[in-house]
Amino acid sequence: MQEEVRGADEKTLEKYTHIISTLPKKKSWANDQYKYQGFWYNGLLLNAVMSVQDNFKARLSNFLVASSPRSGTTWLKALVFALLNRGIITDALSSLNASNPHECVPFLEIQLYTNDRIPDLDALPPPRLFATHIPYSSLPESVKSSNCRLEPISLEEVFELYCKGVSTHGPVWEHVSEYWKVSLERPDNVLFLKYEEMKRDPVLHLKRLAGFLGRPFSEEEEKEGVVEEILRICSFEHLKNLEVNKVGVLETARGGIENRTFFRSGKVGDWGGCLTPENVRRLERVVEEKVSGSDGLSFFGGSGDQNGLSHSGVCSAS
Ligand SMILES: Nc1ncnc2c1ncn2[C@@H]1O[C@H](COP(=O)(O)OS(=O)(=O)O)[C@@H](OP(=O)(O)O)[C@H]1O
Repeated sequence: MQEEVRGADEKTLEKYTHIISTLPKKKSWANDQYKYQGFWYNGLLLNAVMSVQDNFKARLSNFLVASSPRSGTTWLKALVFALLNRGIITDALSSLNASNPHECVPFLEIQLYTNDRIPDLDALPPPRLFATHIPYSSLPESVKSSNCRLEPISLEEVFELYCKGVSTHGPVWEHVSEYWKVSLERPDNVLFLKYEEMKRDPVLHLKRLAGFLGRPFSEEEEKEGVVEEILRICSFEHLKNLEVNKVGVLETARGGIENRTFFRSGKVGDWGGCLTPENVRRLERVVEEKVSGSDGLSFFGGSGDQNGLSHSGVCSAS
């Protein structure tokens, strides 16, 4: 993707530095985290978030994959990319075979508006497809109104911070609840997907997603097996075993992230095995308590999945 880029001016950068200096701050991971509009970010990321808020203008031809970190973003990016480019399925296939899904669908705040760069995204041909981990309430107004690399830190410390909501773009329960609520209020604009449900019935949810994107499958496509082919090329096994995802590196403002880190086990509930049973119960309690006010949203149980922390990804069309 090639876009014109300009740099942020000194005055704006001073404004961001000043805002950050006034925010609540907590030590976390390698760097300080700042609480901005109710969510936690490191300073570098926060500059980019403010720049997205100031500069990104949603257009009718935009699709935005919005998700909490580690919720299934990579899979959803691959699926949306393949769906929107399936008229030229061989091109989509070769792009996904040659590039990590994060290169096919870049993050606004992690890849595009970083290092004080302001890209001219209007210059890109439609459909313009981007991604973000920014919570709903902090998205630029035009989106809402239009139709690590880390220093070593112990798992116990990370877990404590996570339970207190201090994780990048956290608290995770606020992040998910906001998108859940807006998906109920504006179902034509925001589609809410749960990782566990997509794993259980990928065909059903891929068809829902295709319909939402305005590109439902035709009878002919279904007969030709296009649904299964898209699921195959976007599957965990296929993407994980590609050369680009074994050895490639994704360049971001925080430095390079090895592509292989986006593909861990891809199994529902596997996260539970990384924690003590006591901590699994504690996290379940914390999250359930926090989302209990959100109309029918549930993270655990009800799905038949053991320890199913319901990852969720949202695709928002503006
Ligand atoms: N294609 C595909 N299909 C199914 N699952 C997949 C796929 N790609 C990645 N994964 C799993 O998604 C988890 C990572 O979440 P994210 O992609 O949101 O991570 S990130 O925020 O972009 O870093 C992480 O889950 P865990 O395995 O439970 O850690 C990945 O393994």
